Amino acid sequence: MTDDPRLTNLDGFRVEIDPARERADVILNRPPMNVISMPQRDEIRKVFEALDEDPRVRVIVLRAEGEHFSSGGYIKGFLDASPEHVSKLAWNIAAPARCAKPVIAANRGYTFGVGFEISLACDFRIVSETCRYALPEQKLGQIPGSGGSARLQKIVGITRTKDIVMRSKRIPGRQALDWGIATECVADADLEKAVDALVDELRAFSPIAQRTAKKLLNDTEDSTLAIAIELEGHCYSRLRQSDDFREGVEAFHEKRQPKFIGS
Ligand SMILES: CC(C)(COP(=O)([O-])OP(=O)(O)OC[C@H]1O[C@@H](n2cnc3c(N)ncnc32)[C@H](O)[C@@H]1OP(=O)(O)O)[C@@H](O)C(=O)NCCC(=O)NCCSC(=O)/C=C/C[N+](C)(C)C
Repeated sequence: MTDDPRLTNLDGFRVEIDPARERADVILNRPPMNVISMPQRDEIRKVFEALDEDPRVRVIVLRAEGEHFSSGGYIKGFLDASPEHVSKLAWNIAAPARCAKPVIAANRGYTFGVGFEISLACDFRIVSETCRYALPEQKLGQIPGSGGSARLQKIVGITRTKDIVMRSKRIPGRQALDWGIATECVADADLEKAVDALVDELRAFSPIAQRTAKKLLNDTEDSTLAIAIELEGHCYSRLRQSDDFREGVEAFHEKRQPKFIGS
C-alpha cells in the first residue's frame, strides 16, 4: 500500500490509506486497552510527518480498535524510560497539531493519560457516549507530561482543569461536548459514521485554505488580539492570490460546486 518505511512495521498501531477518499487512518491496535509505549510515541510522530508529506492524503483520522481508545502510557515500562524518550514526550505527542492537514480523533471508552493528550493535539474530537476522558497521572505520583494540562486549560479554564488533573476526575463524552473538549458526541454505534461524514466535509474544502486556517489558529492561540488580527490579514492577502480563492468565488457566481486544486 505504501513504500514509506515510516508507515509500516509499526509497534502497537497501523496506518491505512484510502486514496479514493484521500484519507489516512492511524489505528491503535493493542486492544483491549491500547496502551502506548515510549518507542511508539516516536513512531507516531514519524507517521504524522510521513502523512503530512503524502499527496494521497487530505484528512487524517486517529482511532483505535476495540471498545477503548487507550488507557494511556504503558505504566509497567515507565521506570525503564530513557532520559532521551522522556525529553521528547510532549514533542512527539504534539505531532497531530504540527501536521498541516486536518486531524480527527475518534474517541470511545477509556481515553486516559497520553491517549487523551494526543487526542487534545488533534483538530477535532468526535466522541461516543462511552468515552471517558481522564488525566489520572496524580494516582501514579506524576503529572501529565505530554501537553495535557496545558492544552486542556486553554479549552476549559483553570477551575475545571484542576478538577480533572488534581482529582484525576473522569469526563464522560456528553460532558466533554458541553465543556467544549469534544467537537461532537454521538451514540457509540454512530461513531464511525460521524467520523466519515466529517472526513468528507473537510476534504471538500480547499487544501490551501484549510492549511492556512489551521496554522493561523494554532500560531495565534497565545498571541494578543492585535497580533492575531495582523497575522489574519497577512494570511487573507496571501490566499487572495490563490487559484482556489478564484475558483471558490467563480463557483459561487456560477452556482456550482468548486473544484479546488490546492494552490
Ligand atoms: C480504569 C482502567 C483503565 C481499566 O480498569 P479495569 O478494571 O476495566 O481493567 P484492569 O485495571 O483490570 O485492566 C486490564 C489490564 O490492563 C492493564 N492496564 C490497563 N491500563 C494500563 C496501562 N496504562 N499501562 C499498563 N497496563 C495497563 C491492567 O494492568 C490489567 O492488566 P492485568 O490483567 O492485570 O495483567 C485501569 O486499568 C486503569 O486505571 N489503568 C491505568 C490508567 C492510567 O493511569 N493511565 C494513565 C497512564 S500515564 C500516561 O498515560 C501518560 C504519562 C505521561 N508521562 C509518561 C509523562 C508520565
